[in-house]
Amino acid sequence: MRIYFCGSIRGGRQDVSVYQRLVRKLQTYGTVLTEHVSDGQLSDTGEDASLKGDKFIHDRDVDWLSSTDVVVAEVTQPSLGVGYELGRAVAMKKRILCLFRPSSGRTLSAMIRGAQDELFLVRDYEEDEAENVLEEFFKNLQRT
Ligand SMILES: O=c1[nH]c(=O)n([C@H]2C[C@H](O)[C@@H](COP(=O)(O)O)O2)cc1CO
Repeated sequence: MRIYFCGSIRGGRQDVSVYQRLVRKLQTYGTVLTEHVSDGQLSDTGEDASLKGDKFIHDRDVDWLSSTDVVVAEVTQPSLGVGYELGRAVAMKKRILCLFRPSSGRTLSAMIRGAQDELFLVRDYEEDEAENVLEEFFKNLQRT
């Protein structure tokens, strides 16, 4: 199974420890194409754009998105890049899980919460439920 994980990079790295927890669990289900999103060394300047270039990053990520089986996004920390990835993934008819922590005190964008349908699921959770929420999602995926 190919899994595309979305999390904020230039939008702010406050939640990187949550991303690490989610990616560790996701790796028990398959290959996480975007493992670097959970890298504790990666700052909010992002991958080294002077080496790779933003166009390289964009085109590589869109290719990964088209080849993925499922998209899992942690959407608590708002990120333009994550919003863009989700929009592209919807257009590609990918199966999507968005994870939001209400305890952050934020209100999730209507363009994410309101996008829910049979392929696009938004799940509110607490950090200590991270593994259980993924277990539930992948168990239901096997049934479909
Ligand atoms: O260096 C990067 N590498 C990369 O893969 N991304 C992708 C993956 C993340 O899910 C998303 C983060 O977007 P943003 O940087 O706007 O928060 O974009 C984004 C950046 C920097 O914008």
